[in-house]
Amino acid sequence: MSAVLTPTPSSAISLTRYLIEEQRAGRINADLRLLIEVVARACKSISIAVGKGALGGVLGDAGTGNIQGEAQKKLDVLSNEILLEANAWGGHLAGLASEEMDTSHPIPDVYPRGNYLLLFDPLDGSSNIDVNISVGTIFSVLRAPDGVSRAEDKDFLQAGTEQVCAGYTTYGPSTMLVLTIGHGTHAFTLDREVGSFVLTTRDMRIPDDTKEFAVNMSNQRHWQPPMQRYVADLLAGQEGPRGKDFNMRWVASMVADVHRILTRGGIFSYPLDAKCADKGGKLRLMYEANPMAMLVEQAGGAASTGRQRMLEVQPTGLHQRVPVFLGSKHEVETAVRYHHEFDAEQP
Ligand SMILES: O=P(O)(O)OC[C@H]1O[C@](O)(COP(=O)(O)O)[C@@H](O)[C@@H]1O
Ligand SMILES: [Mg+2]
Ligand SMILES: [Mg+2]
Repeated sequence: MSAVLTPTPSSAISLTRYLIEEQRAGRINADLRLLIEVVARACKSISIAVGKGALGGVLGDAGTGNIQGEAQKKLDVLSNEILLEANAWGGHLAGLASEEMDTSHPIPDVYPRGNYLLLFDPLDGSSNIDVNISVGTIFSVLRAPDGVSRAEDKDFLQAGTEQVCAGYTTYGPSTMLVLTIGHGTHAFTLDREVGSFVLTTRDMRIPDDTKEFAVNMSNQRHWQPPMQRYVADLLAGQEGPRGKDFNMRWVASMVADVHRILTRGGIFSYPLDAKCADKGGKLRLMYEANPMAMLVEQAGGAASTGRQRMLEVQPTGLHQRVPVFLGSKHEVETAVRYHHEFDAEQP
């Protein structure tokens, strides 16, 4: 018997309807609703560009570098432009900041302004673009400080607890938008025929316990002692101190790894290692760690630097990097315990 393709039922809840209901319930205002709609629309355009692949001429290097010394892919640059153009004139922002731009982007004088700040990693998982593996967009929304209508870099330096919205889109076998406005984490799937995001999982829940971890094992020799000990114990499996066997997955696109964890649990980590110690870590606090931490906490999980709750880190720079541990609550707590035990032994 052949499988049947079922059309999206007309009773399905679109992103637009979900946001209108949240506004009616008093959980967001009209400005934030429209801001999220604009971001979602930009992500649809990025999804189309990603989907064209080699046919769209979007693969390969752009021949430029970003502020962090990383080579930019054509899709990094294109995605950044799409998000900038869509949001700059949206009327809801006092400023934008992106992983791909040196400094924050002021809204041009001729455009209307608003009270929100938008931060994004326009294309996450850049190393996977040319090999047709899932990539994504990550975003975070903050309020502009009182009286600020033209934000500068310093206005963005707010702890993750101040985020009013966070989300990501994953461009994989299907395009999904995963969103939180501080009332649970919800997943929407893009109905490509209709062109709208449809609510497919309300209230994602991350199980407290897991037997799956995600880390780039090739960095093992560069890790610090608590991480060495933590992963050694995971690998020891049933016979080791953890008393159970663990499985490992590493897509190398944070969006895809975090999406798996939101779907079936696990722990994701990008710890401090000797290669990135001078920078403070590999992943970016404002564009990657904080939005993912909010999404994960809203789904019942935990997120930490290994020594501090991620959302309580006070940022000191727009492009600040941090070590990251996030996912199933008990597993993150265990990883954090290894760090505290190590610190306590130090003279
Ligand atoms: O190549 P590595 O060391 O495995 O790092 C992979 C990590 O780097 C990232 O690709 C960094 O993000 P960008 O692609 O936005 O720079 C994460 O998505 C991913 O988790
Ligand atoms: Mg990234
Ligand atoms: Mg990126």
